[in-house]
Amino acid sequence: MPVSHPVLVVAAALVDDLAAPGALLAARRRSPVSLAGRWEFPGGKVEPGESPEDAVHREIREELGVAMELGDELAGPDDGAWRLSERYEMRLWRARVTAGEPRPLVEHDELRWLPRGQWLTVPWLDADVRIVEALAAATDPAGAAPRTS
Ligand SMILES: Nc1nc2c([nH]c(=O)n2[C@H]2C[C@H](O)[C@@H](COP(=O)(O)OP(=O)(O)OP(=O)(O)O)O2)c(=O)[nH]1
Repeated sequence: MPVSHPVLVVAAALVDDLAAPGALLAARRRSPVSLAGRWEFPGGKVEPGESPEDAVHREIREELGVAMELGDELAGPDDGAWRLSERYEMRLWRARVTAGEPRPLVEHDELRWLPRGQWLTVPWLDADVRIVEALAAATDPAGAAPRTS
């Protein structure tokens, strides 16, 4: 059997300020049961015929009800992407809300703006931990500071 290419997931690292990120938006999944209660970057799968950039705008509009502008991509080690599992890989862009207030409309039951220095204080999906660490390190080493308690 040929090895199938992983499914591409696109997501946004929404920050309050693209030039000097302080707060990062984390979203808590409500489903499936295996992932419920864990935190992630809002986003989802690219649909056939859709560009990754169009897909991330669509997913954020559907999931959070806001418009956004994309900043730089946080390139991962797997041909520029982040391998999440055997099945999925993800591309992630820094982004900023340009219209609306994010609300957990579909996939999530809670949203939280994590202040800089506290980006790792929620239980992210396993595959996301190294990505949050890389985002924090690329943004400002203070963002990766561990819990002090
Ligand atoms: N959106 C998103 N998915 C992630 C992240 N980290 C991670 O492992 N995943 C996994 C969880 C899912 O198994 C997989 C696909 O994401 P998804 O379920 O959000 O995609 P989707 O909204 O298009 O899903 P669906 O409703 O079509 O089923 O990627 C992340 O930070 N954001």
